Amino acid sequence: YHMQVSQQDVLDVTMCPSEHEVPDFAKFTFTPRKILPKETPCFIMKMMKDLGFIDTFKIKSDNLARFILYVRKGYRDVPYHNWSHAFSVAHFAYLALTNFQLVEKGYFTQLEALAYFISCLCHDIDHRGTTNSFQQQSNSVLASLYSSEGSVMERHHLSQTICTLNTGGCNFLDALSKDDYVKCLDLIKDMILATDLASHYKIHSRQLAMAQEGYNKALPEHRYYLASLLMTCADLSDQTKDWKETKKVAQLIYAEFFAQGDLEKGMGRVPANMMDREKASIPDHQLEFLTQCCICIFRILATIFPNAKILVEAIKQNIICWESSKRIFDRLCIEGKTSYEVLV
Ligand SMILES: COc1ccc(Cl)c(-c2nnc3c(C)nc4ccc(C(=O)NCC(C)C)cc4n23)c1
Ligand SMILES: [Mg+2]
Ligand SMILES: [Zn+2]
Repeated sequence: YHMQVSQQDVLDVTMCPSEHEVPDFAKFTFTPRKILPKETPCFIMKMMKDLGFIDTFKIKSDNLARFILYVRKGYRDVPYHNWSHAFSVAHFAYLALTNFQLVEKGYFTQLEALAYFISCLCHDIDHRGTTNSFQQQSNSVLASLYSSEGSVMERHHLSQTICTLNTGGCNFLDALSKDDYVKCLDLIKDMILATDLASHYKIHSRQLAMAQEGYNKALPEHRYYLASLLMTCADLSDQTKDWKETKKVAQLIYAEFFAQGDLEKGMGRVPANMMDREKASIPDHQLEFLTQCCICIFRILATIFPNAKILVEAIKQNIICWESSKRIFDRLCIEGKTSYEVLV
């Protein structure tokens, strides 16, 4: 189907505040969610220009603009897995590429860098705000399509990405050689599928081993583990920002989780505690997620890239904040308030 691009869309792509209006845009402390939604398409173009993609891959602006607008339209209006999540994940890719000098230092080729940035932007297209296990349980169309291979949602995000590239006037990669085009789509497939947290857990120990024995650019599996790690870090990058931001994002995530729990209850199923607004303890669950999952991933990143240490420090700060909010939460629970009211 052909979604139309409106006049307002075209304006959105051309209206970029200039450099000095957005200081610190290229710093890890910058919070991309503060960029106005209507300015985000233009910032994507700016980041891709800064990263040298436009020149290296002879990208035509109108094709790129149309692609970005279609990708934005491809995201749904759900609390967390929406366009502003996609934009913030793509912004982290920009930060990683520039601050770790991934291409300059040979960790990524320019093509891998392009695939990384585009995969981040597209990695959750058409997300419905429900988990892979919910797809199985609800016998969704996506489960019937992809459940035999696993990573149901991620396979759908990948297919939506390819479809958008094949939509008339959106293929900004059409100047690539045949080999580069095939290689790029292959990289996008690996990178988007790597955003399934379940897949991350399967390779986490090998990523840790890779970091400890020393990253070897010549090893294809090291390159794959690094690309996967960088995808997961980008997907979780909200957790490396200040407490105000982290707390706001947690509310969005639990709004999605609790909505899924309500759906599951409506289907006569018992939702997991973290999806059940009556049972969830947000601070406890977040402390578990940050200490057992998030901080481990960013520690591996910091082993390979020393200047990623500030990201680990930021997560430590957020852990401290969750611990203090847990104390308040526990006291309020004694007074009979639910977790949700506490967070709000
Ligand atoms: C990298 O891929 C994803 C995919 C989806 C999500 Cl929501 C996230 C994500 N991004 N930020 C967070 C935060 C702050 N807490 C989380 C707590 C639990 C879970 C989770 O998925 N637990 C497994 C269960 C659903 C089977 C995910 C969380 N998360 C990352
Ligand atoms: Mg995802
Ligand atoms: Zn995501």
